[in-house]
Amino acid sequence: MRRQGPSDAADVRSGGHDRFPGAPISLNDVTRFYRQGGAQVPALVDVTLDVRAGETVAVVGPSGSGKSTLLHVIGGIDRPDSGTVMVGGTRVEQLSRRAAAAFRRGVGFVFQHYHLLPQLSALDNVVVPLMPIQVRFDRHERARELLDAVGLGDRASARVADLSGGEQQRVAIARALVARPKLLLADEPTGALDSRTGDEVLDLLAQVQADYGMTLVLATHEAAVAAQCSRLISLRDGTVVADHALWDPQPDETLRRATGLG
Ligand SMILES: Nc1ncnc2c1ncn2[C@@H]1O[C@H](COP(=O)(O)OP(=O)(O)OP(=O)(O)O)[C@@H](O)[C@H]1O
Repeated sequence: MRRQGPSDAADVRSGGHDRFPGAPISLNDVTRFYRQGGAQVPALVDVTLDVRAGETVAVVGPSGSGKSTLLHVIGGIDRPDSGTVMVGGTRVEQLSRRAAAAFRRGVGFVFQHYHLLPQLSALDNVVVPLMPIQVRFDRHERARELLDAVGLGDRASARVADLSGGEQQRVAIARALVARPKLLLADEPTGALDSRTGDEVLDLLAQVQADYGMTLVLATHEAAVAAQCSRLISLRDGTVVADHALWDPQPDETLRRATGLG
């Protein structure tokens, strides 16, 4: 991702982390239907695509075009009706329920509405994904490092319910990184934020992606958000209608022409 400029967040590597090797993604003929009343609604139809390790991909398209479903299928939250989903050598769609849960622990998820536990502290929210697993490091120490990295070191003990939206999304990003994921999936990560706070969160995502090197797939309605990624995939009615590298020096204009996004 592009880094927009100086950020007030500390360098994510300041805690002594290694880079995470990004996971490649390969989808082949992926189809997912949902039942709505008596009808079958196609959310994804014959989607075939490959994402290289460490690539940053924006998934754009109108509401209902399948962006979230695509992220859910890649992240093992949802299972396709047909087709194959390979992430970093794992056949995701074939995993048992238990194996899928273990797989998901190795994926970082960032959602539009944060999905934090509001009554817990910022620190405890970041620690939560590590609770079910045995680790050989201090969970709270790692969580503190990550809160420092997202610029919230001084709010670690604050209740999430008392934090602003931008701060909550920073906590969510720290939580997404705590298991050192090879893949970060961000679904409208700035969609609930005002534009200035959204820019800061986007810059933070760019920073952590650059510092850690994981693969990033980001769903968005906003051209300016998509323009931060190195590749743009456009969905319409569950199918890929455009897929290209963003290399133009004026990507916003390119995006507007290519996708009609404002
Ligand atoms: N759990 C579900 N049950 C029934 N239908 C669903 C479900 N999830 C998604 N759909 C349908 O699948 C289609 C794709 O939805 P999806 O949420 O993936 O699109 P989207 O591009 O992410 O939309 P938005 O931008 O509004 O979030 C839509 O027609 C939606 O109504």
